[in-house]
Amino acid sequence: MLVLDDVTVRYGDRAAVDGIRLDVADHEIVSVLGPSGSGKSTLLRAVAGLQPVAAGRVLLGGRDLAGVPAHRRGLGLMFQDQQLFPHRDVGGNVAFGLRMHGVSRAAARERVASLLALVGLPGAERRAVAALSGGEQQRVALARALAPSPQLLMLDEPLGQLDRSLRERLVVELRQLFGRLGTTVLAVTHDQGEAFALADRVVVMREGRVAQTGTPAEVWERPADEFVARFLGFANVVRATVHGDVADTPWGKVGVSAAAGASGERTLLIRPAGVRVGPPAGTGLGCEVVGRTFRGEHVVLVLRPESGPELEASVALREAPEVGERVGVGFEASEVVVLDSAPGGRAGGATRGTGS
Ligand SMILES: Nc1ncnc2c1ncn2[C@@H]1O[C@H](COP(=O)(O)OP(=O)(O)OP(=O)(O)O)[C@@H](O)[C@H]1O
Repeated sequence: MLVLDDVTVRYGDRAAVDGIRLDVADHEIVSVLGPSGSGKSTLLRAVAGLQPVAAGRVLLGGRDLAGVPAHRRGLGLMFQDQQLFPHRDVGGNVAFGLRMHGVSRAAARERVASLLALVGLPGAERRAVAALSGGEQQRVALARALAPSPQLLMLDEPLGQLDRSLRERLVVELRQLFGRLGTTVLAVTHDQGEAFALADRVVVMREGRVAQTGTPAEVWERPADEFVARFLGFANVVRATVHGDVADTPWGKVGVSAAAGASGERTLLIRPAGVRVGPPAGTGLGCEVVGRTFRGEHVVLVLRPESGPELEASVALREAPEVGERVGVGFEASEVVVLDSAPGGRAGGATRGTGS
């Protein structure tokens, strides 16, 4: 459906998007994820025709979009800077694009009614935009973007302004809605939870390039490199020397699976669930608990070892020690991931430990 072929976008002589290749299949939901300034919005704006492409091609349904103006690209846009029209009511906002496309008044009325029902606001046509909650406004904006049945729907931080609980609910609804409609979606967000919940596939960007692409499970299970692992919020990432099924780390020897080709100087990720916390005696790594954050069913501990950098551990609430306590720490090899040898290395090239 959408093909980005080596697309570069520049501001002055700086490339904000730097030779990106990306395919989005029909009916696929792709989330572009990355830190602030990594080029996500620029990428979307280039596809939309709002930012000129300096090199490469953007193809939609096989058609090269070079020279095609934004309003003729067959795209539905829901961008942060495109507010609802405050002087129009809800129905007027949703009908806007339809009237522009020459749809008759009666047909537009019918379509608006069905779209409002679809986004969970049946009968809201006459309501004033100013009298809607933030979540309701987002739904209206979505209905407006969907109204002309775009080939591709593009969302830029679609739920950015909303509070967490509403976002979590809406993202599930959106995914179901797009599935039902068979909508092809390219969405941009800096919120990994939102991207992972919405998408069939995520693309992690770093400084205008693709750091990794894969299904949410693939990227979560096997971050391509240190950058992606840290961006996903993993703290226990260190350089280590791997020999067969053991790695020498700043925290001592850690078991890994004897993954083929993994030996040598590597970057290791130890998931917080793989840091076992027990009594201070015994063979474990002696640590002091210096942080303790309540996360619902589990607690995230920050542990200061006798040597090496601080560690994060995820433990069950009822087993969580208090700040200031001393503990002994062991590692679960099944939660140890050997990343590519250097940050910025081959995307998707991590291998995962097995057994303990
Ligand atoms: N109009 C502009 N003129 C010059 N530089 C720009 C312009 N817009 C963006 N940039 C720069 O291009 C880079 C990418 O910006 P972009 O907005 O695409 O990032 P982003 O990943 O969407 O960030 P955010 O999550 O903060 O929206 C940044 O370094 C930014 O400063």
